[in-house]
Amino acid sequence: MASPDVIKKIEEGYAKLQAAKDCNSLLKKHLTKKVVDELKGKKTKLGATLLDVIQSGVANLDSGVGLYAPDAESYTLFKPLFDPVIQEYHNGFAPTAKQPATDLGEGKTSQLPDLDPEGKYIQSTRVRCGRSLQGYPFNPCLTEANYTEMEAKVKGVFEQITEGELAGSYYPLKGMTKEVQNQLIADHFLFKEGDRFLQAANACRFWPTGRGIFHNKNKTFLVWVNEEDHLRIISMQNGGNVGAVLERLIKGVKTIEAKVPFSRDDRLGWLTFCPSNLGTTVRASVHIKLPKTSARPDFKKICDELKLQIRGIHGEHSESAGGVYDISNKARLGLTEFEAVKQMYDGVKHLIELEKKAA
Ligand SMILES: Nc1ncnc2c1ncn2[C@@H]1O[C@H](COP(=O)(O)OP(=O)(O)OP(=O)(O)O)[C@@H](O)[C@H]1O
Repeated sequence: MASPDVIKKIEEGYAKLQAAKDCNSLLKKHLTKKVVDELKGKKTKLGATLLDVIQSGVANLDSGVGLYAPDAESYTLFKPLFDPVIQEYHNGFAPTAKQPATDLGEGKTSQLPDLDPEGKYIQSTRVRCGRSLQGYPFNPCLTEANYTEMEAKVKGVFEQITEGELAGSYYPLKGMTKEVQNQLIADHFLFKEGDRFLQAANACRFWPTGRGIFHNKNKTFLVWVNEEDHLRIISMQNGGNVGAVLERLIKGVKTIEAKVPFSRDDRLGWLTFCPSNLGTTVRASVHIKLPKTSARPDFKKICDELKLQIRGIHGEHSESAGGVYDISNKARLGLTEFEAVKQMYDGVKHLIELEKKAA
């Protein structure tokens, strides 16, 4: 059972969300009194409570989603809260729905030719996916020793990637100079530090222990270690050649997967810390300039209808700069990896057509 102190904090969190008129998070919408009463006393085997699930969204009233799973069991134990959030975020993925089998798009990348061969709109393309190492919970339940052990484990895997385009080096955050770290962040290669949403979710403990980045020489294949998820596997390059970016990601995922087992749930697919990333865990994005289309008052609506998400130039919770937007697939659950990338591909293709027509 959760302690009386934790239960009190959950009730206070609920009251705070209800009183916050400007809060539009999925957490606020789906954390009803009934759900609170049903779940406030529960605890997972690793000791996670509803407070661990909701605390980031309670601290950050401007959250879009607002909840995280401290461990895999939370998705089941706190189902009455997670299920409606998952359903609303992932295009209606029902509590009875099941994630399809993995299809990264092997042999199909030629269906994704360069979206912008003349280089007029797209600055760069990136496809990332998340993975959790089997046998470890997510950030709030990890010990300092877990972080060190996990880092050593994946470092060992990186050291075996010695040939071809993927070969590179691992750079732990511990010992990295601020100058190098800030440059990697500014160039869109490395995760930010001090993310208030993750901090409030208790995801940044023992920082920078166990955190780091692997990348190849050209910084086109990268792996983030122990930021939001255990691993974030990333492929990126300048221009709009989505097929080439996906091809490299497939190669990378398969190489790593062959050496280390990941947690997958029969219903929810690949497991991640944030419910918005479940399933494929794929976010395929372009950095794109669409001056005419993005100035339209209905730009967000157009993107919503195309199942696209708009972010700023420095990622989630950042603003656009110089008219450049980060446009990606929104849903990651209830479709295959290839379909998630294709959703971004088709949507961005349509946006470019609109831009051309407006010229
Ligand atoms: N198409 C792209 N080209 C270049 N950089 C990109 C592209 N898409 C995203 N990035 C960069 O990747 C970094 C991480 O972005 P962001 O945190 O929004 O996304 P994410 O890695 O998908 O994770 P999350 O959704 O958990 O935040 C940022 O620096 C962002 O600018």
